[in-house]
Amino acid sequence: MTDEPLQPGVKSLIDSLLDSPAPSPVLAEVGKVTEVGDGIALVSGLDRALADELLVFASGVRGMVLDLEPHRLGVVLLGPADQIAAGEDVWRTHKVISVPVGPGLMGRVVDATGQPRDGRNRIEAVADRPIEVAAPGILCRSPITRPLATGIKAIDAAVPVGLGQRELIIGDRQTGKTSIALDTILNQASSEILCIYCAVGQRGDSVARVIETLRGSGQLSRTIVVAAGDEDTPGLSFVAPYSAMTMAEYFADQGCDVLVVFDDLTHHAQSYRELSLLLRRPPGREAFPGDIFYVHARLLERAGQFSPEAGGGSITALPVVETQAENLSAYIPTNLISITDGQIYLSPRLVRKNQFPAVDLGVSVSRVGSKAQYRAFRDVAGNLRVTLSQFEELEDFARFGTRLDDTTRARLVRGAAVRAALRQPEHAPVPAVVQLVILVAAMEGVFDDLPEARVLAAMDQLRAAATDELPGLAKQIGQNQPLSESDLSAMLALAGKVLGNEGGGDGTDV
Ligand SMILES: Nc1ncnc2c1ncn2[C@@H]1O[C@H](COP(=O)(O)OP(=O)(O)OP(=O)(O)O)[C@@H](O)[C@H]1O
Repeated sequence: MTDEPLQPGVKSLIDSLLDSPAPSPVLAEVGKVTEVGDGIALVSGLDRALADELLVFASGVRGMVLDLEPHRLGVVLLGPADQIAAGEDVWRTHKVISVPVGPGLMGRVVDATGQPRDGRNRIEAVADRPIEVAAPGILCRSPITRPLATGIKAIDAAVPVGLGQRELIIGDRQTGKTSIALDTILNQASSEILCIYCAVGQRGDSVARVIETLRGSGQLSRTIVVAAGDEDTPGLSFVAPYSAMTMAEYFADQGCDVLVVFDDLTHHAQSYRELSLLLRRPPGREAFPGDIFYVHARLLERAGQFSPEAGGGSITALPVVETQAENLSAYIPTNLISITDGQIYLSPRLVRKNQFPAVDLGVSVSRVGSKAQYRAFRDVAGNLRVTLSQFEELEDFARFGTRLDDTTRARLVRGAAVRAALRQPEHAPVPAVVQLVILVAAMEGVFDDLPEARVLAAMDQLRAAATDELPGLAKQIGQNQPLSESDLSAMLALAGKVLGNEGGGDGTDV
């Protein structure tokens, strides 16, 4: 403790943090920086500081208390370390780190502390909320029964996601993980679901590309982008997912459905490892600290479908994790696989075959989503996985030039057609009714023996035709009704008609 007066800049910063005009005497609680590292500082003289408390350095940089040790605090810096010097004063704020929440954040790009990053005016917040809160208990939760439409055929049909679910997107680098998450956000344009995209440790250009895509589609106005890029301090990367979750919780408390994407938690774990090693915590497996599981579990436990008494809202979490050389059993991927309710695995093998989206249905699973899936999908795509896995097995076998009987050949043809039907360009989510027409056509053999280019062209045409010619069906699917025989034949007839036109034929039904 010292009697030196507070510097004016620091005083006003502390005042604004405390929202009170006059500094209280406790603010005189001041410590000294004993050591500064890359992204951390060690502070002495603040023995009464609390875990997660926000501290303010004389240079104006802020920090969060991570380690409480006798006579020494380990502080994570939320600003540049090069502005801090050993011996500098540090003040307590008596507040845990909080972010602004409220509808004013919609359409904005903010940093991990909720400050604008888009060059626009300050955020009109309803309140400030601490970024760390305990996850809601079991009595505040309800079963997951409503589907979250991703607009991606392979996912909606075979790995369905429900509102309130935590579904991991996992795969090697450049397998299309961000595209899957982004397409899911784009597909919410026609729904009431609010979206949050939290970029952790991503390159600036890839975050800019995501923002541009959201802006171009008009979906940015219903999305909050929380960006902690690779140029930010590891402290900001560590805090960003908790901030995004806190913003989501505000809307869920109002009864809204919120989708949060964490892109990606590999970088998040690496930032935490960096901070922990600098703070000289004992390293564990792969040099990660022992509590890395808890770091991710306490974040993802905050997602869920909440009971009507707790507001009735939901938070669906789509965390992304990167694997190396398809190693699903590495430390962070296995942790996240066990925390989440399923995973969408993107395979580099499929990427090499240019099969996008590269969802490997053999390894992907959704543990609760099938209960939320529309009945129509269950009726049509119930054996999609089996058809595809049998096909892939046979395809490998047929590569040896073996002579095949007619049944096997027919299976190969059908499998190839179904796989072609699951192809989809990025940023082009497909409505449920169009997905169903395509799947029915592929599973019933309408696309058999057609060249892939023709299937792709036919799928484009089906998009327009299905919306115009099957107007009642979309409503029926939305009401979770099963498909009748006449619905199925109408869908098949439409697919046949489109193929007839597309091939320049007479439009005869199949
Ligand atoms: N459905 C698709 N159709 C065609 N190309 C696609 C599709 N999805 C993704 N791609 C392409 O694959 C590449 C990787 O996509 P993306 O950046 O989404 O992958 P990622 O796994 O998130 O990458 P990173 O490892 O860099 O995070 C991009 O060039 C993208 O254009």
